[in-house]
Amino acid sequence: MYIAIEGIDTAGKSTQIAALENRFPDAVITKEPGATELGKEIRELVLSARAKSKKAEFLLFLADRAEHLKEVIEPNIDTKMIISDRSAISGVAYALIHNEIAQEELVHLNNFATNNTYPEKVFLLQLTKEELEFRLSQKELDGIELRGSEYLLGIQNAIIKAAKLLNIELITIDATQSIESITEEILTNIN
Ligand SMILES: Nc1ncnc2c1ncn2[C@@H]1O[C@H](COP(=O)(O)OP(=O)(O)O)[C@@H](O)[C@H]1O
Ligand SMILES: Cc1cn([C@H]2C[C@H](O)[C@@H](COP(=O)(O)OP(=O)(O)O)O2)c(=O)[nH]c1=O
Repeated sequence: MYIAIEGIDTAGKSTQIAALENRFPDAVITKEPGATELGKEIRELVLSARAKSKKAEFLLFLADRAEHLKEVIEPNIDTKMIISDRSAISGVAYALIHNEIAQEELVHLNNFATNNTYPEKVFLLQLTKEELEFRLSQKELDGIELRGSEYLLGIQNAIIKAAKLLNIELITIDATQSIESITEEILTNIN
């Protein structure tokens, strides 16, 4: 089974992935961007927010996704539980709000990069504005997080739209709950 955790920055994805890793010790734990050797270099490029072109940025994430498919997903999908921090849904959601690439192209290009292999289920950790602003105030921000809370809340809505466009089952979870309650809700939905 291939599942992914989605949510804007600080929603609690890494925290939940760590909890799930304890429950599924044999699972392949992975992430986008940056799970492969090539992906680590792409991740540094994109997180520095140096790309002036939104298309260039989108294509860098897609290159990371294609490498991730070949190196991590395809070798394990038939035999292992795969749990990924982010997925193609982030790819479409972050690009949707720039409105520079047509929706059908976003879907088509992701189908190309992934050979139409997508997570079976995706969990969206949904934050309120208040909780997002509190969590951002507690950390050192990277290039994308510096775009601010309104931008990130727009992305949160775009995640829901992206899942529909990609035809992926999205399960929305209230991310302001305790860490343990969220993990239990995810486990109930997996089983
Ligand atoms: N359910 C929760 N309640 C309160 N704080 C949380 C919760 N989950 C995560 N956090 C905290 O919020 C911050 C961001 O969590 P993290 O897992 O790194 O998010 P992400 O990977 O989505 O960016 C961390 O400081 C983490 O300890
Ligand atoms: C996978 C993906 C991520 N992103 C963005 C979302 C995040 O801001 C950043 C990836 O960082 P990430 O490692 O998820 O950051 P954090 O742990 O702080 O949540 O890249 C895209 O813009 N497009 C994509 O296709």
